[in-house]
Amino acid sequence: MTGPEILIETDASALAEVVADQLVSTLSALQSQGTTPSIVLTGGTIAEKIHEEVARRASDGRVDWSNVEIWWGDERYVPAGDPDRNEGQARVAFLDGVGVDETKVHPMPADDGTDLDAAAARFAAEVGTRTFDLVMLGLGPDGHVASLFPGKPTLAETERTAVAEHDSPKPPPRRITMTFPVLNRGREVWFLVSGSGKADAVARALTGSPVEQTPASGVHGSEQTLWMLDEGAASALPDELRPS
Ligand SMILES: O=C(O)[C@H](O)[C@@H](O)[C@H](O)[C@H](O)COP(=O)(O)O
Repeated sequence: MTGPEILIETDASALAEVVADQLVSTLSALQSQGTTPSIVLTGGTIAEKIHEEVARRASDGRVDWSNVEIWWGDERYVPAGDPDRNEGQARVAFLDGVGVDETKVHPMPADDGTDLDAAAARFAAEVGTRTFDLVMLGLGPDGHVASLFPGKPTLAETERTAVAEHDSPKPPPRRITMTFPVLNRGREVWFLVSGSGKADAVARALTGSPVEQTPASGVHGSEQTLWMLDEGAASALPDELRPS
């Protein structure tokens, strides 16, 4: 496992285009090797821009979207169809337009009245021992990734692949999240971060801040970790970490 690689683009639009291009290239290359790629999507605003850029590239035919396994790193535990769901946002932004195979799309459970912990356990069983070719993660200003938040007991989870978060500091409060053990099964992990509001969290994560304070510090790809930033998100990086 090599150290994190950092890419810096001028702004959110440029970042979204670069990430979408790299996602298409990565998936196309895996499929040309005969692999059915498995990717983990994230929620959030830069993710939304990226998804829209992916939709714009669908007509180039480089990716057979019916042959991609699609997962999410976290989900808000709200009823199906609620606009807060990461799954619904991704479907509207690109999934519904690229010809996915629904048997390969693995949304986390929606709130159907089932107990949250039971729903998380059901999803954890679906993940099982799977590994992923690519895990994409947004970053909160507090350094959270997925729905793994500073100071929470979920950061210490070493067995279960997904757990419930009952009291997210980022609304809505009830969520399901993949845990460090499974996020770190990603061959590649891409952190997708835009805006000066995230700059301190980016700098903390890349300069060894403890996981308890900056959960992003706890996630590394088994082969590669890529920080894909815009200038705002990179603005607190020590000079020595900025790509030359
Ligand atoms: O469900 C969620 O809220 C996301 O998965 C979360 O982890 C998000 O990626 C970060 O909070 C960044 O979100 P923004 O890009 O909107 O700041």
